[in-house]
Amino acid sequence: MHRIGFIGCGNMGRAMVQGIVAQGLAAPSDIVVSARTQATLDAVRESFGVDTTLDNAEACRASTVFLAVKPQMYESVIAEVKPHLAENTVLVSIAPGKSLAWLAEQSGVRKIVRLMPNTPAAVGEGMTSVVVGEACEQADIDEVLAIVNSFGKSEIIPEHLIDAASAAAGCSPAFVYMFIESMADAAVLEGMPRAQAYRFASQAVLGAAKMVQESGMHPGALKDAVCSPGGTTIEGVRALEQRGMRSAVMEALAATVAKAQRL
Ligand SMILES: NC(=O)C1=CN([C@@H]2O[C@H](COP(=O)(O)OP(=O)(O)OC[C@H]3O[C@@H](n4cnc5c(N)ncnc54)[C@H](O)[C@@H]3O)[C@@H](O)[C@H]2O)C=CC1
Ligand SMILES: O=C(O)[C@@H]1CCC=N1
Repeated sequence: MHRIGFIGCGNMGRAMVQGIVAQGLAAPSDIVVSARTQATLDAVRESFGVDTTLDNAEACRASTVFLAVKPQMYESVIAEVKPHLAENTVLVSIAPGKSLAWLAEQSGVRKIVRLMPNTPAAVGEGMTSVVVGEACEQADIDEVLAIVNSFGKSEIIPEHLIDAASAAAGCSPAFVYMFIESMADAAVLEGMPRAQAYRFASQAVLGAAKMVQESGMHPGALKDAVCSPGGTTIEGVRALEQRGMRSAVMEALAATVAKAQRL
């Protein structure tokens, strides 16, 4: 594995660095992270032992450079590092709304990859969509896939699907955390200690996700199998449908897509 650079190391950059280091894909000394504040860098160095710098140009001395700043910062950060990006660098964007064409025009870099990772990368259970720019060679693609597969699963997709992928996997962990939090609140309401309620709710979500992935059954059929006739679960299904659960979830994901298109 060649040297990997990260410009910015907030929630998502940190999750990826944590995943890469935990899986042993790259030695910490082969990862260089830049950020705006020394406090961020101190925390990253302390946690993962990687190289850190306040100079974004330093993070460009790598074969693969991740831009892990907010989309609103992309234009100014790319302009700043443009003179320091080598001819053969693979520039990796993780921002919604910034197209391959826009990134190429701003950076002058030929080899560009768009990713949409998610924060479960921190525990090796990420889901990353990968959009490969035309100029990338197979070795570049292999290197990026090795990185993202070190912290979870990935799929190469066409660029027009990236907002859908971002909604379904990039943003959705936030909604799942809200679901877990609200289920735990309900258990607390019934008297269960809070820490225990999080254990029950989160393991149920983990198990249900595995059932979808491993049983080969339709999610609706899996739901039906939980609803005993005249039982308790179907009462809960009715309550969720009365409150428009599926519509609420679809609207939430559609809102993320609409925002990505405005960025
Ligand atoms: N948080 C998430 O779950 C996901 C985030 N993303 C993308 O990741 C990118 C970063 O998002 P977050 O980590 O959530 O944001 P964040 O605000 O937690 O992190 C941003 C980082 O950029 C650094 N930064 C700001 N200005 C800088 C500059 N001029 N030079 C160098 N570093 C600078 C900050 O110090 C911070 O470490 C965004 O483009 C976001 O769309 C993508 C998928 C999931
Ligand atoms: O909220 C955001 O814009 C980023 C992109 C996907 C998840 N977090």
